[in-house]
Amino acid sequence: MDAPLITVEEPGSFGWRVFHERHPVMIERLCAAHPFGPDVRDGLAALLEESTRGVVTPLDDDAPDHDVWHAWIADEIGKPWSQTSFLFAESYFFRKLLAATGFFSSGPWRGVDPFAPMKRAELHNAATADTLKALDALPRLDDAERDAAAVRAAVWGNQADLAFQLSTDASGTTSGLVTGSPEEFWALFGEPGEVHLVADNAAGELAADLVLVDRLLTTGRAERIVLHVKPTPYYVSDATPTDVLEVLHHLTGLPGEAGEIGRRVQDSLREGRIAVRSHPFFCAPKEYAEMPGDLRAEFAAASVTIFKGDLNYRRLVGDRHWPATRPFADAVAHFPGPVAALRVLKSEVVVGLDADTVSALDAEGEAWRTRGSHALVQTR
Ligand SMILES: O=P(O)(O)OC[C@@]1(O)O[C@H](CO)[C@@H](O)[C@@H]1O
Repeated sequence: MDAPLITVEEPGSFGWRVFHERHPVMIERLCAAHPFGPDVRDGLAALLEESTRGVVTPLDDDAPDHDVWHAWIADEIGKPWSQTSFLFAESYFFRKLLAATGFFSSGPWRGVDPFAPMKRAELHNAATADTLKALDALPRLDDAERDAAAVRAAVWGNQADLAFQLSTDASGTTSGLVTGSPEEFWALFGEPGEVHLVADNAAGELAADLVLVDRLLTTGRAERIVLHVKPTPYYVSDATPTDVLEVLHHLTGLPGEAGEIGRRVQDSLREGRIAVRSHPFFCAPKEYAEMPGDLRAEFAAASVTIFKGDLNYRRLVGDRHWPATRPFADAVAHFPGPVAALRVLKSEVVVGLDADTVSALDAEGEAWRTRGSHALVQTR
């Protein structure tokens, strides 16, 4: 089955608005957050111009990931950005943005995560503090309630996405799950094995993911966890290995259950029961159907792989205008093992819904797909 790719071409479409409305705001905020000199500011302005009105040009840095990126983008060079897919355009935009800030150059900005101030502010803000304090209720819940709470925290933790917050008025509303349930999620786990979690955002979402990781380990559903994060800063708030340490440091300094969970996760890292990995493909402008053999072999050996968030979902099911009723199992037929998606809906693509749900949602207009007010749990 095939469907048209989601693109950034149509003025007013979601992808078009990301490039024409969200990215200028993001660049303004980056320039306000850092004392970038004229060279960096000019480079960022040129990137905005190129990505909204120009053609795709090659990378002009000599970063360690240059060659792998070159292979990923070779077929797109010379095309107008507006005629590339949304997935390609957005991913390549972030790779070029990182180079433009001097992340790969010799100079003061080398290795500096330009999004770090935003991620740090989110980790320490009042909403995150409230969420982490609410974990104190967990020990009073019975096992089933605690299972459900861990899944709900991981799903709705995906609302904490700083790229998304640049242009939304969703303000934390949660209308509910459009499909799936915590029970469906837990039914995927049989004999304890190696569980892989492909993380999304840092800060609050990553803290919630560690609550789920802790639940997987303490209930014996997982013998070991592999936590996959991005090798370099990406999509504003996506988690990198540094962010894992920042979140862990924050959790272990807190009183109550958040601190207990943080210390258990820290011990598991020391004992090798949790491994953190950052495969280059996690920043690729490609769908997971095209993943390289080494990553495919890892997922094939996992007892379950959990994909967090909107971008991972786009890459998992294919970023296309699928009928929303296309079965999830068909969309992930390429994936080599049991899989779960936990996602807040923040972009146009969705599959696996029943026809009545789609009609009821469509009756409110199209915004349910992108507003961040609905979520899903899907498994196969
Ligand atoms: O993967 P995440 O963090 O859940 O969401 C990423 C996101 O904010 O970025 C894209 C638009 O910029 C959309 O796919 C989505 O809304």
